[in-house]
Amino acid sequence: MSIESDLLDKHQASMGPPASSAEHRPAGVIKGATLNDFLKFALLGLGSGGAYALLASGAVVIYRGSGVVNFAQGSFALVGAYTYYELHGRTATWVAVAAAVVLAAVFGLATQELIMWRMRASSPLARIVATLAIVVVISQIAVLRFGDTLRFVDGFLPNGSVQVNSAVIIPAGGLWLFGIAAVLTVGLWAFYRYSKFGLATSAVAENQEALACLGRSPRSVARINWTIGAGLAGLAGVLLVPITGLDQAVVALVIIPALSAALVGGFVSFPLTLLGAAVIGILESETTHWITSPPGLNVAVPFAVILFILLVRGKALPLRSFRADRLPSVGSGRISPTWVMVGLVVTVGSLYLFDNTWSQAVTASATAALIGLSLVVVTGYAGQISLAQYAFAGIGGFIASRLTAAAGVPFPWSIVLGVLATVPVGMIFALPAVRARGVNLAVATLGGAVVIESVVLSNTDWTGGVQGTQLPSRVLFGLDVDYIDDPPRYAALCAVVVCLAALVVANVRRGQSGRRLLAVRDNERAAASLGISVVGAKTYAFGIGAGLAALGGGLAAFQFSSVDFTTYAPLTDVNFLMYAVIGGLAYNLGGITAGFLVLGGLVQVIIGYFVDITHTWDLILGILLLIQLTFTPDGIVRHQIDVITKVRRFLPRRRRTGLAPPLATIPSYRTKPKMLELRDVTVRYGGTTALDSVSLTVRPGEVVGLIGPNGAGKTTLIDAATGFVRPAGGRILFDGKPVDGLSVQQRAKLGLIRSWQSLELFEDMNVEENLLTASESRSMSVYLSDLVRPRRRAHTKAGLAAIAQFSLDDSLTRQPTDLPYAVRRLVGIARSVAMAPSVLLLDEPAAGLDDKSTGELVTLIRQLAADWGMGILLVEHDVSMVMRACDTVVAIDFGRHIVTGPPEDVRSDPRVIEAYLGGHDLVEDVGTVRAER
Ligand SMILES: Nc1ncnc2c1ncn2[C@@H]1O[C@H](COP(=O)(O)OP(=O)(O)OP(=O)(O)O)[C@@H](O)[C@H]1O
Repeated sequence: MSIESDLLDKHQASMGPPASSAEHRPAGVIKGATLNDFLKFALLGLGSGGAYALLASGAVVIYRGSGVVNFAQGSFALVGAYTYYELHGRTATWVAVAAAVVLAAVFGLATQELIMWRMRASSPLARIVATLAIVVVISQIAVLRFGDTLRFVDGFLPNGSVQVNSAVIIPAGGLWLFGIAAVLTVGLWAFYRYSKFGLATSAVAENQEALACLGRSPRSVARINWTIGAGLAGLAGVLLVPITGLDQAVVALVIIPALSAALVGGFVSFPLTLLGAAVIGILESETTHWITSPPGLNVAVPFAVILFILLVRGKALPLRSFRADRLPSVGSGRISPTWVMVGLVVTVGSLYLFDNTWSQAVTASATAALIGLSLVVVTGYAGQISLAQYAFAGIGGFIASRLTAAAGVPFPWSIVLGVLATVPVGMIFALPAVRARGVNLAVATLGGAVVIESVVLSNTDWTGGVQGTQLPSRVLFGLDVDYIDDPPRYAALCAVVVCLAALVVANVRRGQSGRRLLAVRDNERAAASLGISVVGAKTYAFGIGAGLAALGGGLAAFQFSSVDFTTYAPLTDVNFLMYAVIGGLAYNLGGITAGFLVLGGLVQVIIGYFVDITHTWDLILGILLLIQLTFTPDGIVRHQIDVITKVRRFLPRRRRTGLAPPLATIPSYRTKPKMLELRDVTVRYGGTTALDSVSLTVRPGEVVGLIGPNGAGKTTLIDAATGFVRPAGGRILFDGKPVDGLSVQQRAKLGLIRSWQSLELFEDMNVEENLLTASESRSMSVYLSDLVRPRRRAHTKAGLAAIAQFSLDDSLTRQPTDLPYAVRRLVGIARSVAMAPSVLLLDEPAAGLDDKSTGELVTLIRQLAADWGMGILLVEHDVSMVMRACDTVVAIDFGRHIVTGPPEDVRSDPRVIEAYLGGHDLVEDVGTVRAER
């Protein structure tokens, strides 16, 4: 069923018939369209636009006050709508409306106090999942209390119609709704701009200490904003359901257009949010009327808006200020073949011991486990929040079953083809991921899932009519594996497929591809600076994820002789993320556990032998998830691993060592000699000129220091040289050739590598994996070969030399977070050195180091230049270090070049002294000169 088309159909039904009925026009053709028709449907769309605006403004309020993107706004609207529905007619209308708003607001307040406040240190992913769990909980309570049927609700806005011109008359209700939204938007805008509380809300995002000066705590600010935001959602629910009818699935999913509108306003601006909501409402209305084939295409409107916004506003790489989310901890991908065999034998054996209910549970769990594993790859390993995996399963099942039913392709080849055809669909979903991350991506993928489910899977013209797609008997290599004939046999087949898929996922994790995915998940900028294609890694993850989900969908479809794809309801995507998070999102076993947890899966069936909780299953899981998120956000598998690790401490163990052999002497390594030249490079950020026509040369074997006070433009120069910012003018030559047009990755592959002021280590990998990630080849073929057999990990010659040079042998198997700060700094530089750069740009490598460590670093830098032949650009505030380490020093200030010369000359140059200390003698301050300007 198409949620939004359903919404608009009812909207239009309640507001009078359209001038020319869509049914009488040939499919997909605009005929006899007049300007008046366009005007009429635009005005009709304003009604739903108004409701979206109210919901979206509530979401903006909550985001501004607490930084949480609330997917449960639609559910709060549901609370308001049901309250109004219960009270309307029994009490005065205004009391019903007020009660609806207040109850929704109470839900918002409770969400903040009981859940979000406890999760304030959790990752945005965990917080998104919490709001999704609230969606599940509220929807399930609504189903238990009110059932699943559509209810009609009387409105209270004035009836009647408005004559727009001589040809256009429209019902007044929608215009009233939009008017209310517009007035509230102005009110919200003024309140948050001019009131003390509005100021405090803005301060929460900027600076929590400043907030204390305003006499407010972040908690009280968040509390009030959650209350206001949820109250607005409650009001939206009350105003919306007289138009749409009251159906929990429809109302909960209004969140997609609402969040799309909030995205238009950047989750900050109320007027832009209103504008976005109006545009979405209008476009939906026009699409519903003018484009009739395929039906339900109006749901694509919010998705198109999201894509457009992400395309225009998104960034291929995050900005310098972007802090990557801390995502759930990751499994090692190690698998014990013995345990896999034992698990498989026990599962298959059990199929022949118990009745068919058990076989059905194993089949349901196995097919769902494949979707769980797909989430492990996409969200667990690659860090891309996807709410479309269940939709991919639907597409896989759809293609496979249609190939069999319509083209006679036999089982299992139809499933194989279904998987292969879904992989590119998944890769297309990586497009928003290329320019969006975190919560924006979650909104985009859920929007995409709704489009797949509404436009393709609910289209009976394509899915075999109301009967669904009829499938012949299943035979595999001459063996009857038809579920109807022999349920245990089909279940056993599914279990074997899950084991194979789990091996593939484990291979990915242990292989080069897994390290690339984790690098991208941990830090896109650092990954790109090492030459890893961020786009390639994301596309790969979405492709593999879609393939795994399609495999699950295909096997689920072929379980029965008739397939109905309307079961692929968008909210089930949310349930799947919930199961996977409970299991452990980045653990192979977590993905499989997700399969056990589905409704009709093993866990529910086992419990069902004792007590029937079928109807409350998802509600119970939703509540359990909320509890889990506030205590163990990494899932139950992580919890079990922790317990096993504790037990193992008491058992004798082999000490794990790194791959690098102990090296008595440092192996010599010479990098390819290349020269970096910046000629008159200018960089502007809007109105700020960060670099103004600066020139500089770094020759092979030379250490060039770049000094300047805070904000002088030093990091910007490194960003420009390595491709993180595009200069407004000038040239950048590497090895005599211009590299201005090359991407970060391309420059890195040529040997132009940087290190980071803030380290940017891949915290989910140990030191050895950090170094391997840097030095491994960038070949694309490993993406395929790793699926079958991950390549043996081996350090390159440069990698081994870097380990020895930085004395990291003993730290290889340790996590970066376990290391002392000075060693972490060395790992950051060694990682860049392992790539054997011709020119290395070091951004404040001595920041935070004591004198002794700084001295050692100077020696290392000199050795890299002398022994490795590297050209080095050293950006550093510690002037004494620069003087000791560099052959040449370049000083800049306010983005402008001051002087270039030998260290002693630059140190005593009056212009440099003036820039640093306003005339104070720099020579006297040879210690750490940290100029504060
Ligand atoms: N993304 C950005 N948008 C707007 N302005 C920016 C951005 N990045 C840097 N700037 C501005 O550009 C100027 C140069 O900044 P940059 O960080 O390159 O200086 P720096 O010399 O590295 O400073 P520091 O020593 O403090 O790291 C500063 O005025 C800074 O505020």
